[in-house]
Amino acid sequence: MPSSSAGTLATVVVACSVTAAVTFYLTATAAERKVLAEKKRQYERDLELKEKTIAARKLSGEPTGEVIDDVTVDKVYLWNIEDLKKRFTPCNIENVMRNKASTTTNPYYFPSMKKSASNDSMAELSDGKPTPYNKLITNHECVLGEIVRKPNQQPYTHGYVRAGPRRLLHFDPAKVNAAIVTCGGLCPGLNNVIREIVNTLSQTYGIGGKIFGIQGGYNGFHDFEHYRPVELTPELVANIHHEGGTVLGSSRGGFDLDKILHFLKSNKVSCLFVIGGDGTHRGAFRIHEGCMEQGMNVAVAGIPKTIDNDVDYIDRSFGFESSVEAAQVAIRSAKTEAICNMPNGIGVVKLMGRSAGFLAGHATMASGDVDLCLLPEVPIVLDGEKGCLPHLRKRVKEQGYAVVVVAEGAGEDLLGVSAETDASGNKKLPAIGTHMKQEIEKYFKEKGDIATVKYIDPSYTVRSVPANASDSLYCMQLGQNAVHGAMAGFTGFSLGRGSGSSQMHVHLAHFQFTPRGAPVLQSFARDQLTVQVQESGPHGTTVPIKYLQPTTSGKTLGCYKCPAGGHKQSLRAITENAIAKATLLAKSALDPKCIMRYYISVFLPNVTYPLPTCSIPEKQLRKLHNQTAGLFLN
Ligand SMILES: Nc1ncnc2c1ncn2[C@@H]1O[C@H](COP(=O)(O)OP(=O)(O)O)[C@@H](O)[C@H]1O
Ligand SMILES: O=P(O)(O)OC[C@H]1O[C@](O)(COP(=O)(O)O)[C@@H](O)[C@@H]1O
Repeated sequence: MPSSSAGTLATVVVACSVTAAVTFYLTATAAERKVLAEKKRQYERDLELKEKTIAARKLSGEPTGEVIDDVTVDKVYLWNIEDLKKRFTPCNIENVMRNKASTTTNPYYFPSMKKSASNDSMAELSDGKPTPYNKLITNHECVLGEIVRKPNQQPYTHGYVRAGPRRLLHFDPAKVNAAIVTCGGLCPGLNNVIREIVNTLSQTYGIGGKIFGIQGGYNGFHDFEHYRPVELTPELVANIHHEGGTVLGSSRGGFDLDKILHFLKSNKVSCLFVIGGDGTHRGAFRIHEGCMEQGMNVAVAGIPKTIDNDVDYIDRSFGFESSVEAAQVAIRSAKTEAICNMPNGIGVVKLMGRSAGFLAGHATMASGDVDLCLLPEVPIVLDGEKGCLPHLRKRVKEQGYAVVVVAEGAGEDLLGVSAETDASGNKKLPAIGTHMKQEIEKYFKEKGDIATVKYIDPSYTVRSVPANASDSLYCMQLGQNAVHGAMAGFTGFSLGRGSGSSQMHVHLAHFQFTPRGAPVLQSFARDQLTVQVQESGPHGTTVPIKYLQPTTSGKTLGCYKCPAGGHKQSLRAITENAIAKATLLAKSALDPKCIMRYYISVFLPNVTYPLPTCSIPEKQLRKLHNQTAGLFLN
């Protein structure tokens, strides 16, 4: 800034301050000035004390910051991962990076150019010097599960085994054969994970055996007529990370445990890397169990893949962010179409998300352009006071157009659950996108208006894109850590990024019933909610009110005190009250463990708060929370 303008600015600032002080002096009462002066003195005393404390702590090596007495963590319960070392003899070779160089990575080389290097110089190149890791992880290092701590919360938390290289190896790298398979739907980053596993096995660990690329998902282990296993090398995978999809191909169905175990045995595979979603992980868990039953010394590692981001324990699955990004193009197009097509333009975008609305919800919030977002977790209310159609009409009246995002799994409550399934047993979804288009047009017509609705289904385009930079980095870490875990002898584990940016190992078994998005929410929202109020019990005793759904078994809605004489009427009132509370909980679909879902589920059903600008007063939020979670957590 030139000095003259700086001078002018300083003059203006001083002038304003003086004016403010004079105005305050003239308008404030003497009592107010006294209070303010005391506050200022107190603030200065506190500041001085704080500075002295910090200085003293620094001197004694104590951490700075305020000690909160009512937030404590005394115990950490570690989810153990099965360790092959306990069942089979480990090689216990010291783990160092072997740095085996790849011989060519330039995609523009002709094979003849490659050959021009002499054999000697190639050997020299690929003979890197082993170097130690700058950080090795011990098995008792962990990543804390519940990192958000509330005052007076139970003083324990779960911990997950921290991922990363271990000091001693279970498998002798010289003897390792490995296999990689990708199953289920596509997801950005699959190729990055494959590439990283291959590079880590070949270059960092310098394994002596082969890496089998199983083509076409689980089918590729046995259906050799259609899918032949390929041998993966760093040269082959050098440039695959720039492409979407999976070079190995994928499929649904085709899981045959005996044949898979036979393949692993006959090819002496000791590390199997399975990349896929919850279905794939269920399969991987069975392979792990099968190996243990048959005494096979095989490490089975899962890498969770899902653009739906519906894997429990893991903050974010790889590829999710890239898909959210890809969805922005469709939302922007929908907005342009809506603005330009008159009268009353409405752009409807359908996004993937079988039973979890994370993709639709995140894409909506990231875009800031969406007026209504419909998710699988929340039943759709079309008309009435809180209906989405009147809300949409209101938004169109206010701004001339509106944008709608609908997750493909939303609206089963409207259209019914399909009995059809795909080859993996996943149920097919009703056509909610086109249904919403028709409903919007019909509603506007009934109200004497015309709606110009443009329907956009970006469909597979959001999941077939290459991984963005952030996902690529994540895939790299996942691939490396899967190999570190397997080479150290862990088995039946999967990986993810938990609290913050730490990578963790999670036992495969946990994946069996805990996809994060739908199941819990869905069963709450869609099953007929029933609660059990026991009649028995002496007057005044506290009796829990239990949920009867299998998915919620063990959880109680709340408690009640047994009325005197077991009056039928009081019991009926308690039951009705309990059902009302349970339904409220079901509608709000509140899960205090997942803030995003909390946010989406609580806010979205109340469509008078369009998402991008939605705000709910703190007081109202607390009330909702108390009405629902408080009871649920009893
Ligand atoms: N319970 C299970 N046991 C064994 N394999 C399974 C199981 N559930 C699904 N699979 C297999 O896992 C693979 C991928 O499952 P799918 O549900 O299609 O995708 P995703 O893993 O992405 O959820 C399919 O080959 C399917 O047959
Ligand atoms: O048409 P496809 O290939 O069977 O896949 C559709 C499904 O795949 C997904 O992208 C991911 O599903 P999976 O996790 O089961 O692979 C879903 O969002 C979508 O419903």
